[in-house]
Amino acid sequence: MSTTQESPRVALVTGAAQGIGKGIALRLAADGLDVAVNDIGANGDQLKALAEEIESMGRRSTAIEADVADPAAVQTMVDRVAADLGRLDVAVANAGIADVKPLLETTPEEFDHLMSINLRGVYLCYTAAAKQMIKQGGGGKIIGAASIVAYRPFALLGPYSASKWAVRGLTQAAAMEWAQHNITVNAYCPGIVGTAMWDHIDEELAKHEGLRKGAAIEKHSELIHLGRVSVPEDVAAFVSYLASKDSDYMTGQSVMIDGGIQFS
Ligand SMILES: NC(=O)C1=CN([C@@H]2O[C@H](COP(=O)(O)OP(=O)(O)OC[C@H]3O[C@@H](n4cnc5c(N)ncnc54)[C@H](O)[C@@H]3O)[C@@H](O)[C@H]2O)C=CC1
Ligand SMILES: CC(=O)C(C)=O
Repeated sequence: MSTTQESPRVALVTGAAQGIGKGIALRLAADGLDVAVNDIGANGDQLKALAEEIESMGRRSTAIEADVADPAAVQTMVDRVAADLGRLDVAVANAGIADVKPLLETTPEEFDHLMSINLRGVYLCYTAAAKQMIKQGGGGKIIGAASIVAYRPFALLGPYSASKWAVRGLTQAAAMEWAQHNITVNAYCPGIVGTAMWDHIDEELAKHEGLRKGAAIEKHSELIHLGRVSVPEDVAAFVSYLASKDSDYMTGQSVMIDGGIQFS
């Protein structure tokens, strides 16, 4: 009797050169998926090193430099995943940036730039991934980066909070439209994760609030009931579930994974 071995599922993670995206890419590889990783060209060396690390785990990988705010680049990225790894089963729209500024000092250009990555970038990745999944058949898992600020904004992170709130809405709409294709769409809402993004937020909040470096993250961390700042692996463990069959009956949800800061 001959046995046929199923080929591994294929994931794409954007903004994967560091932080939460890197943690997600490594977790999905450990789960047995082949993983394409994306980031901007400036992080190309880190991205290639990550792809090599994934390959050293016995999985296939491909490193794709692309700006998620650019529609043509996102389409080319998804086409490359399909060409290099054969298909796309799990898309994680993780790339994002944070600006710390009072609303009254934020320029329209700064607002648009942040939205072009945090909201339009997620929309472009969601739709390009969905088109590929529909074309190949068999459903899929689309996953986006929201935040606890999608439920309760942080002052001085107004446009950032609005972008994450909008990701929550987009995730619900996409879930409704693509359920007929057996594609689930969910988002993760981290709290305070000790990455380069929070180094930046801490530094900028310190300037605005007259605090020493490190004091802002300490102050916000007092809100965490589980008593410690999050690490990327906390978020990656939840994304692993969203990417797995175990979450097949869940769609349109944006779920807090924040150590107990915010309750919906
Ligand atoms: N760190 C935290 O506490 C939280 C983070 N998040 C979200 O999680 C996601 C990941 O955050 P972190 O790992 O902390 O941030 P990070 O700043 O450490 O990493 C973000 C990555 O995205 C990449 N990126 C930025 N713009 C891009 C673009 N246009 N195209 C492709 N890649 C781009 C960056 O180069 C970087 O490698 C973001 O969407 C963030 O908003 C949400 C809640 C809390
Ligand atoms: C960066 C971010 O989303 C928070 C809530 O800290």
